[in-house]
Amino acid sequence: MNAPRSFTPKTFRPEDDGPDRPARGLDEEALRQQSTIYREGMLDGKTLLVSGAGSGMGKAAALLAARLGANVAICGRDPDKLQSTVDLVRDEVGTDVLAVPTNIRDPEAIETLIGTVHDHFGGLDTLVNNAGGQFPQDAIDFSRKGWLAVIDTNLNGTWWMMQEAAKRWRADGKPGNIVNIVANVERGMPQAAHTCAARAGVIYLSKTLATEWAQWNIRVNCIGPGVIETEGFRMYPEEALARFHKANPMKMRGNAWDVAEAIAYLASPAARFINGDLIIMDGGQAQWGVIWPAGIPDYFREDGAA
Ligand SMILES: CCCCCCCCCCC/C=C/C(=O)SCCNC(=O)CCNC(=O)[C@H](O)C(C)(C)COP(=O)(O)OP(=O)(O)OC[C@H]1O[C@@H](n2cnc3c(N)ncnc32)[C@H](O)[C@@H]1OP(=O)(O)O
Ligand SMILES: NC(=O)C1=CN([C@@H]2O[C@H](COP(=O)(O)OP(=O)(O)OC[C@H]3O[C@@H](n4cnc5c(N)ncnc54)[C@H](OP(=O)(O)O)[C@@H]3O)[C@@H](O)[C@H]2O)C=CC1
Repeated sequence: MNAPRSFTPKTFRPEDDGPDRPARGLDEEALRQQSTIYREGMLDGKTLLVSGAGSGMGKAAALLAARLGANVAICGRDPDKLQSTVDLVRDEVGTDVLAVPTNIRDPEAIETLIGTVHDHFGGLDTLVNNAGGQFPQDAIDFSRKGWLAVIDTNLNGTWWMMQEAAKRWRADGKPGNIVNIVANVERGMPQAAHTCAARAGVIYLSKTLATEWAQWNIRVNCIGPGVIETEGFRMYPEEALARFHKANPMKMRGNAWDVAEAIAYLASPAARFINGDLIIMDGGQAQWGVIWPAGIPDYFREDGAA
């Protein structure tokens, strides 16, 4: 039997690459410049709740929904990040976003959140479960706390949000719409096993609920982004970021606006017959490449290192 090969990558903390890393993702100026194919007023009278909307895709989705006429509520843990979205929308669109700082791992806080949105806007039309994240690491080195943090955020947190929203829709006899932001996990993703487990859970939870909850006119769909350049890239080493786009045959990164437009579509009447589906938005990554977000282990290097 071959001797075990040495694996170089271990653990990466965002501070390991120093304090002067370039900013990633669309900044506020870039967000303001984005155009949309959708017509003005497309989401008039609709209310959206977007989690994780203090940065990245959630912030872009909140801005686009507000531009299209929706009432927008947002949540996330960091009140300052949420405030930046509130300020951006007020400045750009002229409307007030309802920000409710909430940790989605806390089901009681979610009960309060959903109640607050209903009280404030008189209902909720679309719940966008975007809050989430993970860190890159070889699975064999996951600490128990790290594993639990990723599962609790991405699987449990998303579930508490779905269940609470659906309870209100059922009680009120109102239709509902859920959009879960997951990831493209169908081939697995080395060094992201925790999030693959959680996201696969959300995808199949969503497919199941799409059937169970159809009797109450609640639709449930997922969007699986590939490499989307956002503030969240700070979780990955510069060495890996330089390779990320090579994991799809288009050799490019998507941006937060790409995902925001897919969310707006699923929130619109045009998507009324889409239920239980997963929209993959990854430039073809699923058919092509592997990322190794914590660095390529020697065993898999093509330069003959092992
Ligand atoms: C989605 C699939 C892609 C997976 C990656 C593959 C790369 C694909 C290409 C790019 C795709 C990018 C996908 C993205 O999702 S971009 C980023 C989205 N945003 C984020 O991920 C940021 C949010 N992440 C987090 O907040 C944390 O990672 C976490 C989810 C764990 C939140 O936990 P918590 O708030 O509790 O945070 P803590 O810092 O207290 O950590 C808790 C314990 O978790 C362990 N941990 C945390 N960070 C690391 C690390 N860098 N390496 C190893 N272990 C880590 C650790 O045990 C923490 O506890 P201690 O600090 O007490 O030890
Ligand atoms: N960027 C990419 O390439 C990909 C991203 N994704 C997923 O898409 C979603 C958006 O990511 P992206 O915009 O890139 O990254 P960001 O890190 O910018 O956004 C994630 C947001 O989630 C919020 N969040 C994290 N944990 C919690 C929690 N426990 N409770 C409430 N809010 C929380 C964060 O806010 P705060 O810290 O204030 O709570 C943050 O604003 C995430 O689920 C991400 O994992 C999936 C595939 C690819």
